[in-house]
Amino acid sequence: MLYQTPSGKVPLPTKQGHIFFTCTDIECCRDWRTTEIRDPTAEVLLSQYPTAEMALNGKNAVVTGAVMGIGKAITEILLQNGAKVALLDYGEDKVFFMNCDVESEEDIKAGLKKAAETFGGIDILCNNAGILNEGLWEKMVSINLMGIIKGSYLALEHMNKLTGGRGGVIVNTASMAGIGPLPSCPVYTAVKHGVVGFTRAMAAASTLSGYGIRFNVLCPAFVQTDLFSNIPKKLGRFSELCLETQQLVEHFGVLDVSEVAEALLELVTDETKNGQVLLVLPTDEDGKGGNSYISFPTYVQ
Ligand SMILES: NC(=O)c1ccc[n+]([C@@H]2O[C@H](COP(=O)([O-])OP(=O)(O)OC[C@H]3O[C@@H](n4cnc5c(N)ncnc54)[C@H](O)[C@@H]3O)[C@@H](O)[C@H]2O)c1
Ligand SMILES: CCCCC[C@H](O)/C=C/C=C\C=C\C=C\[C@@H](O)[C@@H](O)CCCC(=O)O
Repeated sequence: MLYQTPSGKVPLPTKQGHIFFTCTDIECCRDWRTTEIRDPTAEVLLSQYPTAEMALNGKNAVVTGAVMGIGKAITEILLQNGAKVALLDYGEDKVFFMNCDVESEEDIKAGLKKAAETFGGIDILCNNAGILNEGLWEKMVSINLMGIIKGSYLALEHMNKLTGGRGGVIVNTASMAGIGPLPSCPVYTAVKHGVVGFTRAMAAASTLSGYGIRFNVLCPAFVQTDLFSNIPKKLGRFSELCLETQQLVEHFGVLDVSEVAEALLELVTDETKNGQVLLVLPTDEDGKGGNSYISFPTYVQ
């Protein structure tokens, strides 16, 4: 189905994506499906289509580590864009909807089951829960990597088109430390590199097997959250590298959780994105930094 404009035919977005229109008045593009586009003179980037604010209407999401920080912001932006959201987190005093410790396969299974039963299926999973503590590195591996593997595998039972699911998207939260080493956090670096590799492999498996599920990974730099507080107490045997870490923070700057949530939304709504690694950096006053998709060497010709 094509929409006729004075400047030529524009394919209707069967997939969410950016559409370039030439029109004289952004208002005329507000709802292009019913508004006649008049005399084209300006290039308007219509990021997503006019109903983008409800781009996730009818979609059901599950977010782990949703009670605070990045997960809370992810939950908010998914709700703002029309999705229903199940919040999975742990800790008696922090439970909103479902108490779920991502170290427990039973907890994740119960949380996904409740979400699927409550909403009628799962379309979006954000494996976001994570901790930073080099002094408790085994726990970091268990939560930050194994929790994401468990969440992804258990979500397949609900989302995989090969087993009756309707497909969807899984976004795993890694970190910039999943792309480059944080000298003061070697195990955190290792697990975040693991999340990046796991997610890229799952994206390839999904494409080859036909799961109908997109897998993407979010790699924020430093973000102002609870995890980012009291860093000196979280470096374990590497606490002598606190100054070097602070220098990295000053080098890259600190993101607001809303910036990370906006990046997440792109990975969720853009159906062309599968196997993508999105680095999220603050944009400095010169416009440097911002978000970029990381490319990796390919060896199969
Ligand atoms: N803050 C940063 O600088 C930064 C940067 C890049 C990536 N990240 C990643 O973002 C994710 C969210 O971190 P944040 O900065 O929002 O931290 P945060 O501490 O503010 O929030 C983490 C949330 O995860 C929950 N959680 C922790 N362990 C859990 C478990 N076992 N089961 C269920 N929930 C659990 C916590 O209760 C909390 O609600 C983490 O994976 C973290 O590694 C953080
Ligand atoms: C101690 C705080 C940990 C916060 C964890 C959170 O996930 C944030 C990580 C943010 C940034 C990681 C940066 C890693 C940088 C490395 O690649 C380093 O080698 C970069 C060298 C500096 C440069 O100019 O490239």
